[in-house]
Amino acid sequence: MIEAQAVTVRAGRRVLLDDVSFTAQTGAVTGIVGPNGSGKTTLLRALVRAAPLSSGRIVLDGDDLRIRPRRWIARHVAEVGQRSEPDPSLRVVDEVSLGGLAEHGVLRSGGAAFDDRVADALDAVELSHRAFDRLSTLSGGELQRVALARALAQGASHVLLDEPTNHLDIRHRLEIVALLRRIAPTVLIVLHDLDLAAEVCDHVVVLHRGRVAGAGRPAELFRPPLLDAVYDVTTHAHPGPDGRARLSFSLPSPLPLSSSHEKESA
Ligand SMILES: Nc1ncnc2c1ncn2[C@@H]1O[C@H](COP(=O)(O)OP(=O)(O)OP(=O)(O)O)[C@@H](O)[C@H]1O
Repeated sequence: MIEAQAVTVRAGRRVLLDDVSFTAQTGAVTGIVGPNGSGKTTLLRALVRAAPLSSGRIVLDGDDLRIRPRRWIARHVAEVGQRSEPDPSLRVVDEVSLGGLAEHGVLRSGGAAFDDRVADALDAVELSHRAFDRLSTLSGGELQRVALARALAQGASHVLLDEPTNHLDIRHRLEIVALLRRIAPTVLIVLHDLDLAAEVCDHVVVLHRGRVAGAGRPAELFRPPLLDAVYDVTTHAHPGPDGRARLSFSLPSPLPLSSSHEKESA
């Protein structure tokens, strides 16, 4: 379980996160959504102590992060993020094996049990056949799956994912979505696609300008008044074939450019 309690993060005089509180429960997938620049990545960075808190605290399964060494955090929290830039000269299997670094250190191997974990992780993301290829030869989507395999190999109790389906085709996206529930007991995922968030998340936190604009079950939260205000759009909800509403969006009013263009052509 991850608890953010009144978390505030500043960069100079700028407030990036303002009094943010939420709980990501064990056994659940919790989504973080919000417009560009609303603080989602900053929040993930705060959760691994990469962004220092000005005030508030973050608690992981009852442990206050401030009093835990970074190595402890690395063992308990895996990141799959936009920020990770692996060495392109590494082989796929080596990058995935780095998932064991915090557990058994640089100089020791994790033994046969860990090798099996690496092999299982590669299998889960369908990259066993590329195990000995250099990362430089992989596509964006394949690299994303390598990052996920590394998190799986790490076996951390908490996994933080920043837009993990960005470069994935439809099939691999579905596979990653199916994997989410068994990747770790506590999963926190940043997503831009609200339909996907509604599909995969049990609970969602909506950030807006560094503050929590709403939190709850996606079906209750993803409704016009909140989404219109947060994204500055007009939200339309359509009943989906499975009973779950699908969302579409339009601009709240015609753009000034289009109205002047219409006048000119009239
Ligand atoms: N070190 C920093 N110094 C100053 N401003 C920063 C710093 N880091 C982030 N910001 C600003 O804080 C805001 C939140 O950034 P963040 O990357 O957390 O947003 P986000 O919600 O992840 O955005 P996106 O959806 O575009 O990825 C942005 O306006 C960003 O420019």
